[in-house]
Amino acid sequence: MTKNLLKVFNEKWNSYKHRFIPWIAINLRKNERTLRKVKEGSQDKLVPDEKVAASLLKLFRDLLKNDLGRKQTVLHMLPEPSRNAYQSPQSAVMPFKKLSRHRDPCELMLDSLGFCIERRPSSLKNAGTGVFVTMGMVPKGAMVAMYPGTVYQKYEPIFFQSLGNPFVFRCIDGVLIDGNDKGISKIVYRSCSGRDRLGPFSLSDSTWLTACPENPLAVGQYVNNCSNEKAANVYYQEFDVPEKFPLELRQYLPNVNYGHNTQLPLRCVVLVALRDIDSGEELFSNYYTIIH
Ligand SMILES: C[S@@+](CC[C@H](N)C(=O)[O-])C[C@H]1O[C@@H](n2cnc3c(N)ncnc32)[C@H](O)[C@@H]1O
Repeated sequence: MTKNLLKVFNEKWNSYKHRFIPWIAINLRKNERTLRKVKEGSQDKLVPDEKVAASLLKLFRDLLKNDLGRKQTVLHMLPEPSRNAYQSPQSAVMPFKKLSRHRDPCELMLDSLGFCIERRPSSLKNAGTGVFVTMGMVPKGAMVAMYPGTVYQKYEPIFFQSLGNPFVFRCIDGVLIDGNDKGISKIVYRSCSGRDRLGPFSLSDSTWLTACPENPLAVGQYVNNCSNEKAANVYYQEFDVPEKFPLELRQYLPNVNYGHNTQLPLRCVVLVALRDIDSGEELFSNYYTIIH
């Protein structure tokens, strides 16, 4: 009898794939209506990877063009056709200083993607910081944010980093992403990011660990959970960076592998809009996913 009960409990627990580890145990019963269910073996993707890649490439190219003054060393290492894609004939001969026109990333994001997101105090009581659309409008199906952090494969050690850490995100396939911008998590990210370079090319962005991320999408770890009153307006989708992703744009990717010799593509997680989201609205995701 006890054995049977244990078996049933085990099966139920194993089929339950929560997105955030410490959050579930306390809040599951309060929030049954906000569970998201996906079919076994499904990749849980509502928009194709090509669409995600196209938005990332557009924003990252605009970010690089906006920062030519500081990125000259990297640009000079590129083959001429790639270099020309970022600079106009005049900018190629302009003095270094005159190129640094550096626009505000939020303003640039508005021009590039049609909206801007920022961290603000949440509209929910006692929910800390949240993420808001502060300008423009996010159309349904658009990528609206990225979940930054260190990527751990299932077999890699994360015990100390995960203690009391509400930012450990679990992908559908069990890969974990630690998006905490403080303490040991921050040290680990910085160290892995500094390690993984290709000559002058940085392969990941560390500025999401500060108050002013260079890539303004990289605040997805601050998106709060939906509730019975506030329905989810975004959902998480895994995105593996394709091999052909341009080397010079990888510096804006806010993820890095914990293991240094992994042959696997870099795992990113993006948040995609479930409906049109207007300026002034807070983003809410769903922390619970049941695989059935
Ligand atoms: C991934 S973090 C989100 C960012 C968090 N709001 C912050 O300021 O650090 C998850 C934590 O946010 C809080 N949180 C998320 N959704 C919430 C909600 N609907 N109501 C209350 N607190 C929430 C919980 O403390 C949870 O452990």
